[in-house]
Amino acid sequence: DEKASSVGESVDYKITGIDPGAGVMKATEKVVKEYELNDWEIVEGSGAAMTAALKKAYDKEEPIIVTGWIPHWKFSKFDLKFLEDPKGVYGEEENIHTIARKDLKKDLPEAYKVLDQFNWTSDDMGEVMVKIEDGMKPDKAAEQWIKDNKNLVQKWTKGVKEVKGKKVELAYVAWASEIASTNVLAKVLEDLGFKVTLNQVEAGPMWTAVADGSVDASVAAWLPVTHEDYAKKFDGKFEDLGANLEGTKIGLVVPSYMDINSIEDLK
Ligand SMILES: C[SH](C)CC(=O)O
Repeated sequence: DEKASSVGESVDYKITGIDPGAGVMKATEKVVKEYELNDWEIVEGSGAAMTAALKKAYDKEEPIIVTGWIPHWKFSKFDLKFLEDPKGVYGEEENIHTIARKDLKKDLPEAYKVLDQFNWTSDDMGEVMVKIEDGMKPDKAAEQWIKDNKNLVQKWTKGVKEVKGKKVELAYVAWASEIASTNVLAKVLEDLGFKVTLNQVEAGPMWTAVADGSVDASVAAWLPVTHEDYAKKFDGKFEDLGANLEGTKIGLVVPSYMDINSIEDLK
């Protein structure tokens, strides 16, 4: 209709996406099909490129539609809204899980226990994300947060004895949320004596690395829906240690100054 085509023209019929392997990108492909957004294009990029484009448009109060998710610092920096998804393509609220290679518990029981006990809230993660967005190096932001949240961190390390020179490798994707969580876990493990290596990869290679045992774990598994394809593909080849953060959401996000409220308004 009139309004839809003016919105479409205002953003050149483009949805500003992130890395192609992300679950939100696959879900957005389904959205384009199910809502028959035939003239629309999902632009691939990265988490950082998406937030840079969002900031540029927002500062000039220009229209933009991005693939977005909670938790993310963008909701504290900008006044944003999710477009309603009446067909429920993006699914309901879900969680971020910790996944580990099959033999981790046997090989590195101390690291396994910390990963299994790791659990925090969107607010906790948000504190780290905002420090990083405001310019702190991720490892320094993690260090600061750990200093300020000793009680919570002690729950993660409860019953875990210190180690000498053991190595642990974590894989993650360069999403602001996972940069925060992975750097916090790395610091907690280093404080226990581990030598930690962080592997920043795309979502597919992250799941593959845990499943083939080339890394020990990841705290970046969005389940049950967002990473459903990966969990199915590697079923039986990884251990799901459960949610480390509850109450996430993915979808199409726009600045509140845009006069649209539903994905239906794009058709
Ligand atoms: C981009 S969200 C952090 C996760 C995902 O969409 O795969």
